Amino acid sequence: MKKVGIMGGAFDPIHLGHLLAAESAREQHLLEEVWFMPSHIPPHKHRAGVSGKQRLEMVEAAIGGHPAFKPLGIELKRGGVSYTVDTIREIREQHPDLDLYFIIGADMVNYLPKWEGIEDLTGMITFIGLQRPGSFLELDALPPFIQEAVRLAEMPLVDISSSLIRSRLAQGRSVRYMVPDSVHDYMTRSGLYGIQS
Ligand SMILES: Nc1ncnc2c1ncn2[C@@H]1O[C@H](COP(=O)(O)OP(=O)(O)OP(=O)(O)O)[C@@H](O)[C@H]1O
Ligand SMILES: O=C(O)c1ccc[n+]([C@@H]2O[C@H](COP(=O)([O-])O)[C@@H](O)[C@H]2O)c1
Repeated sequence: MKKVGIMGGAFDPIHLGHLLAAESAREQHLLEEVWFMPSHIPPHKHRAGVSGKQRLEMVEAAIGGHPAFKPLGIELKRGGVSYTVDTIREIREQHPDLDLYFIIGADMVNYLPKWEGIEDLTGMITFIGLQRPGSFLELDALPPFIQEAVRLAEMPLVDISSSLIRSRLAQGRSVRYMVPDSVHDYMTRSGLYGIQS
């Protein structure tokens, strides 16, 4: 079965932490493709400030050069709150032949017990968890049925978040090299987050 990773997120904006997490998971778990999927309304945090179309276009700009990375607009198309369990059901209906992996940082691994329909989700996908500064990934603290559904991948720790980028731009500070140049160009062209070039 073809192994496909899904990297879900608000991507408000996409940054090097997301890209390195996806690439590390792809390499270490032999994923044939990784699909980058911006959420419409994230289940548990602020509504994205930038439109879904622009967040998807930044994703496309970021992953354009990678042969295994693809954008996926399924949650933006569906609208509403983007519960992963609904999305995975939809993807499995369209592609029953795929072995699906969902890539998440430590903050999200620790939050898994609170995900909508987590019992069903653990039966449909495998999670790939990565450490992230500020959140310690502790598998032992999770219920056994979730632990069994999580594999780990390693990456050089990257202390970058979308909120850090938004807050630096709001203060007129540089975010060069925290996002790919293509995303920096997109934000500058579209005047996002109050960026000054
Ligand atoms: N620096 C990072 N290292 C590892 N994983 C990350 C990193 N940044 C984000 N992720 C993971 O990527 C996924 C999507 O994250 P998201 O788009 O919400 O970005 P974020 O940087 O956490 O955003 P915000 O700062 O707005 O909360 C989540 O699973 C998150 O844990
Ligand atoms: O379905 C849920 O209950 C759920 C709860 C928290 C996060 N998620 C998904 O996990 C991914 C990363 O979440 P976030 O909030 O860090 O962007 C994104 O695809 C979210 O839709 C999903």
